[in-house]
Amino acid sequence: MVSAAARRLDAPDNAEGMRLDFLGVNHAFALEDRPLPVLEQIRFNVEPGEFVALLGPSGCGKSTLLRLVAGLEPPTQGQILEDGRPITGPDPSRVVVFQDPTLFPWRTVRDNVALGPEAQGLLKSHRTRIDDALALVGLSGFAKAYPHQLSGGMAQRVALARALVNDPRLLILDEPLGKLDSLTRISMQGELVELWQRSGFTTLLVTHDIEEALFMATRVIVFSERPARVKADIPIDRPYPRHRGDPKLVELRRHLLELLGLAQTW
Ligand SMILES: Nc1ncnc2c1ncn2[C@@H]1O[C@H](COP(=O)(O)OP(=O)(O)OP(=O)(O)O)[C@@H](O)[C@H]1O
Repeated sequence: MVSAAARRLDAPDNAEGMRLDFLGVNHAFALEDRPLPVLEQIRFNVEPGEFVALLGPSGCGKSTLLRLVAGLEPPTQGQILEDGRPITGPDPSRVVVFQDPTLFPWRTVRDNVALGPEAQGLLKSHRTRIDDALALVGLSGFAKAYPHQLSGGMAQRVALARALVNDPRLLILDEPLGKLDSLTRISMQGELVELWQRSGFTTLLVTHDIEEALFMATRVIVFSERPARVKADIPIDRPYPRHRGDPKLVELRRHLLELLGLAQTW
C-alpha cells in the first residue's frame, strides 16, 4: 500500500536515476606505521534506477565505498564515474543517510528536514515536500520537537526525510534503518521501495540484514573480508511486493549465507 505522502514525494521534476561506474577502485587509509588497504580492485556498474544492496563482513570497507561515492573523499586509485563523469566532491544530486545521522540540536525536526530546500531558497512547493517527507517517515507529530527529544530510530527517520526531500538522483543508505524497531523497520522498508519504484532514483544500500536486501534490492553485491573485493554480484529478479516464502528468495538467502560464511541454523 503506497502512502499518500510517498505518492506526492514522487517528484514530477525528478530526472532519472544516476548511472555509476566503479573503475578499478582501490582505497587505503594511512595509519601511523603503514597503509591499511580497505578496497581492492572494485569494478562494477550500476544502471540508472537500480537498487543495489551491498553486503559483506563487518569492517570490510562498505561504508568507505559509500563515502567515496558521496564524494566525501577521493579513492587512492581508480575512478568512480557518475553518468560518465568522475565524481570530484559532494553534490546535492547524491544524498547520503548514515546510521548515526548528525542533526542540528538547536533546530526543530522540521527545520532539520528543511536544510536542503532552505539552501535553494524555501519555496511553497518545498513546504509541501517537507510535510510529505515527515509524513512518510511517520514523524508529522514531531515536526516541532528537538533532536534531544527523539529516540535513535526517530533520528534516523528524520535523516531519511531530510535526504528524500532533496529529490535525489542517487540515494546512498548506510544502515539507515538499523536502529528502528522491527515493525517500524518493515514499514519503512515498504515505504522506501514504493518511493524508489515511483521516483526512479538509483539506490545503494549497505545493510547487515540479508532479509532486508532480499526484500528491497534488485541486485546484491557481496564483498570479501577487508580489503573488500567483489565476491559475488547477484540479480534479484523477483516482483514486488516480495514474500519471505518465495522459493527463489529462500534459495538466494541460503546462497548469501554461504557466501558470507554463515551457517544456516534455523
Ligand atoms: N578514517 C579512517 N582512518 C583509518 N581507518 C579507517 C577509517 N575509516 C575506516 N577505517 C577502517 O577501514 C576499515 C573499513 O571500515 P568501513 O567502515 O568501511 O567498514 P564497513 O564494512 O562499513 O564496516 P561495518 O559493516 O562494521 O560498518 C575498518 O578496518 C576501519 O577501521
